[in-house]
Amino acid sequence: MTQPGHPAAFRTDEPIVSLFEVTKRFPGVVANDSVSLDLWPGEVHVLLGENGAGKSTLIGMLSGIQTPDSGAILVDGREQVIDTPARALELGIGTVFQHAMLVPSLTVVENIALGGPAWSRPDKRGIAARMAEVCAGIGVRVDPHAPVGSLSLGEQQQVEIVRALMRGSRVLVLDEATAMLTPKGSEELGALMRRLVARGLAVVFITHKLNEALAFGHRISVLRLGRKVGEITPDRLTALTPQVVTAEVVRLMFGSDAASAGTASGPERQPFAGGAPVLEISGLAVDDEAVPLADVDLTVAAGEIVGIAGIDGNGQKQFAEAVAGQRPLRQGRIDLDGRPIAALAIGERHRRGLRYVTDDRLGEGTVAAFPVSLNLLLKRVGDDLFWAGGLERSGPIADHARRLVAEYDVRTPGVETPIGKLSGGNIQKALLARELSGEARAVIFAKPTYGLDVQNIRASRRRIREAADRGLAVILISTDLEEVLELSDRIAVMSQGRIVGMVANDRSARLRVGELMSGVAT
Ligand SMILES: Nc1ncnc2c1ncn2[C@@H]1O[C@H](COP(=O)(O)OP(=O)(O)OP(=O)(O)O)[C@@H](O)[C@H]1O
Repeated sequence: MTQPGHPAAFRTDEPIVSLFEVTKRFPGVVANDSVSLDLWPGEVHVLLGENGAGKSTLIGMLSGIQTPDSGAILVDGREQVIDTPARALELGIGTVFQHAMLVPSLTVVENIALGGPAWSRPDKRGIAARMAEVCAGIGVRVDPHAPVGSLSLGEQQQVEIVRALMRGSRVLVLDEATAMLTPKGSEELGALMRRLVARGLAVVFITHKLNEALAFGHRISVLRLGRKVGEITPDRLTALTPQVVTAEVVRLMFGSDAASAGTASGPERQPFAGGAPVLEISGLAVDDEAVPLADVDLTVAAGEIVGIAGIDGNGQKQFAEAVAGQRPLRQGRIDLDGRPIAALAIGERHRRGLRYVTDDRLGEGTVAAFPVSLNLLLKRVGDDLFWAGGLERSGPIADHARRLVAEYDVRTPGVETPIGKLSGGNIQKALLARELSGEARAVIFAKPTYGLDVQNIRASRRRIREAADRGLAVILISTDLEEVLELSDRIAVMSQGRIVGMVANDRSARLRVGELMSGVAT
């Protein structure tokens, strides 16, 4: 991929769209904190930032899905209220989401007609003709009569782009459009973006991949914890070498100066003193349509926390489920305390001390309609202590539940309350109680604080630390780099179903992990 020159021909004195000091809050978080951003004709404006940095919220405000709490959005220099997706389209702002929003059983033309303005409905031939015109103009070839389901993901995105253009979009927002594409598909989309801006459009391109940002972007803005922490202008982007730009972007995204608003708290972790290996995973491979795993090796010692950092959706979930016994392995070995467990069922792994705190608290983690008490025993159904002759022993089950509810501070009206009635924080406490109690030896936490409030985040992190301090081997999977840095002894980075690097959690860890996550270091 080559670095583009800036197509100055379309530069006017006015951006098509300007966001001015836009702020958007959700309960407990400022998702966008006074962000200003200009979208110029002729430019691919890349938005970079970790998971949770505020990118989706920002483009949600451009596309009419969210409205700002304060600040202004100007289109052609005039302030506008974009309160519905239809209004965004009227103003010439089209959005293509990561997952194509087309109906697979309908043809391309039928999809384009769907939900379009009145002119587009009855006249399929007219649409096909207009589509052919737009496609020719931007160098895209799509069969208008093909069922969308028969097209590749890249082709489906092209259809969405064509649809947006047919509706008069002058600004195209591409939300992680390359995330699901093959390298070739990404190249093609990049080339298409460049052709679009050469015709005077403005493109907003969200990606997690730095090489794409450099190859396709004319301007790069970096978001971090809701704030815009830097912008690399077209002049600088052309003047600087890719290495210098990369270093600057990584520093902006992950650097410690930019991280001063981070959530890290509590005392510095003492360097890990070393312990006997408890969980040993080697050559793990798992089939999966979205992200297959390959060659995953990981050893965790007693008392150690190994963080697994990475952009969401790079195989972390598949890994956790495979180790916990919820997915079959294609290949590989998992040993717990020196004994193989890969062939054992979930309940048996649990009994041997392997525990898994899922991020899907109300889905795979619990049964919402069951009482708290039974949820605390979900992986021990049939255990002699609590079942006799196939019947529940209600006394011991309730006693066990009361003890854990008190110990883990689960706020519930009673142990018979259906767990689905509790708040997210309390469901998480119940899950922690179930997985950390008894003879636990190794525990995998998947995004343990995701969606929790500040108090519950602290409580969960304290539990994780305590688990390691009492000698458990801990794997902490998190897309929140601050969390991984706060808690881990070593940090592995997962990308596309592989562990692409392992670093000690020392002073240089943040940047090193950032480089590995952005795909600029191996
Ligand atoms: N509807 C919502 N309700 C509550 N909080 C939200 C909502 N949408 C986003 N947030 C929070 O706002 C912050 C910014 O989230 P946002 O989705 O904009 O980030 P992002 O950069 O797009 O992340 P990702 O790369 O994971 O998509 C996060 O802390 C997120 O949890």
